Amino acid sequence: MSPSAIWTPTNTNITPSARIHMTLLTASKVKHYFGGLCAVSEFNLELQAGELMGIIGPNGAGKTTIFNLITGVYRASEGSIQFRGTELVGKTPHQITALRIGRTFQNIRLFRDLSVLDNVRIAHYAQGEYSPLEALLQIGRYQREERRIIDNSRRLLAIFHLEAMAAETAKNLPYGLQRRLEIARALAIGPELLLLDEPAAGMNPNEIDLLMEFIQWIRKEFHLTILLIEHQMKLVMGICERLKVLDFGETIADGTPEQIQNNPKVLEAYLGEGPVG
Ligand SMILES: Nc1ncnc2c1ncn2[C@@H]1O[C@H](COP(=O)(O)OP(=O)(O)OP(=O)(O)O)[C@@H](O)[C@H]1O
Repeated sequence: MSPSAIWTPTNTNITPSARIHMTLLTASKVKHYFGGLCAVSEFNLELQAGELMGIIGPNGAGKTTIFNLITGVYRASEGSIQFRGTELVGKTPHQITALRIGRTFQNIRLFRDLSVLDNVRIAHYAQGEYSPLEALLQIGRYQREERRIIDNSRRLLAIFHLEAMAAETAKNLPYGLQRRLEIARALAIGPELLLLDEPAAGMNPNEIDLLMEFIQWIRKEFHLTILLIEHQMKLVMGICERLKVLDFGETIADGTPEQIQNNPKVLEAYLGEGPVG
């Protein structure tokens, strides 16, 4: 399958989302320790609805830890993280998913032995709106909800060009398609905020170009606010409106891609890892 078939969405009839100036996610003075190690120090963030922001920094800078703090995998040692004014610190990952915060992982996490369709279907259950009794008896809201979930799963697979592989076992998909399936799973919950952890990992330059288009497309089509972590500077500088740069848990810079590229602190942090941009 050609790279364009991998990432080009089927429906290109895009209605641009209205830009509402509303703060969706805030982080205030967030700190996180692993034992004696301060992995994140005084992290602050204000993400506006509709924004596409990147978090960059050398290996071990604290980027994935921030995603894990937002999504409740870890509980912040100090500080506050709010989504639409709701405090996230102390909530479980399940509760945070139900608030419509979706994510992908640096190392792809799929139900490897389940089918492609079931992987997307299962991702919907964070929103389950029927009682255990209804599920047991398979009546009422359960049946309606199951129908909706299957229809929505098939719609997502069609958008992502995965419908022909719906019955295939997830682990048998090529790497690029597994990454695509992971994003489809994250979108199954109908997220307002999507966190993408190194979406371009393992991709060649051609695939990265298509991924950049794809991220911009899903942002508009699904009215998303996106926060992404990425080492691929082409992608980061090409599509992010604003960047935060971390080094050893500290935020060392915050600004537009142009400002970041010319920031001496950033260049210093990346010395030995090649130039930024
Ligand atoms: N569960 C953990 N237990 C102990 N230390 C951890 C844990 N997770 C992360 N760390 C440490 O916290 C620091 C930040 O790690 P983190 O994974 O957030 O960095 P990163 O910026 O995402 O790195 P990379 O770009 O390599 O993925 C590192 O020093 C890492 O070794």
